[in-house]
Amino acid sequence: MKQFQFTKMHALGNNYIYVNMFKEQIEESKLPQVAKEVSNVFTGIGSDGLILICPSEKAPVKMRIFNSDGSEGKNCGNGLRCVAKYAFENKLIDEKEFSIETLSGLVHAKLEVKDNEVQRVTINMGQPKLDRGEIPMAGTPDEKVINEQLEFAGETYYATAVSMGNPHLIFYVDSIETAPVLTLGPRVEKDPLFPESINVEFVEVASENELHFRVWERGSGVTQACGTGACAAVVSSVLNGHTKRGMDTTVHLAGGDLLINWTEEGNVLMTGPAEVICTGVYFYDK
Ligand SMILES: N[C@H](CCC[C@H](N)C(=O)O)C(=O)O
Repeated sequence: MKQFQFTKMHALGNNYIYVNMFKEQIEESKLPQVAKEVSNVFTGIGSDGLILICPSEKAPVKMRIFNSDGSEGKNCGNGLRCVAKYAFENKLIDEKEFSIETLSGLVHAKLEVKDNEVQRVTINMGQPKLDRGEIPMAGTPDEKVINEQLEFAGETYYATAVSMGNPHLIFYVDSIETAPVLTLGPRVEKDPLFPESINVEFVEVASENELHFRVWERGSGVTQACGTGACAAVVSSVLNGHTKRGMDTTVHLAGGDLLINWTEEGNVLMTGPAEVICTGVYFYDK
């Protein structure tokens, strides 16, 4: 039987099992299975997935994220805020501004610290990608998908595709309460249009700087919040003329609010909380 120390953290209810790979070892080939097992609320710990905090040659730390179905994601906004908090509070770094490596490149974290505790984190998530070839999505590679007519399960919808290093498809709804998260979400997630599958977001525009938001995540299903999804929703809303570039936009997710700004310079800034729930030891390979 093997074991590792873990820290369970959440950001607006989007919760993951975090493992400090500076100290722990988990066999690479076992990671998808371990991610599935720890995520299981009945036989594991219960979470939206597994996040590894790893050494890096390009930054003080590297983040790897695995969804609850064992698939490896390429970015995780809520995860990045928790990784930044963990790294500072566990003395992997003693700066309040630093880079974090992800599978989609480097991002930059800025911590708000009080009494040596991280209260809030701003992540510069970099520039969104909009071409079909970058999402990735079938069709002409350098074509953008903004309020495009698409067909899913025999029905016609209008949607916008944005990559924040991971793929997102955004639908606008009149009322977030009745958004078809559980019906349309899974249908779109695995549609052959998306060679790497896709995260699916539903947005109700409240004002020119306020959105309501729900998500069906690739590989995890419904989560309380999705940081990269909220960033993608703000980029999509600017492109569709609902919100303004360079303006702080409040995104109301099921688990709470994020402040997102797609700046004039082109980067997307995401600000929000990160919390520690508990620590423990997980036993596997029983
Ligand atoms: N919850 C995460 C997104 C996970 C993305 C993952 N579902 C994938 O892209 O496969 C966030 O806060 O950005």
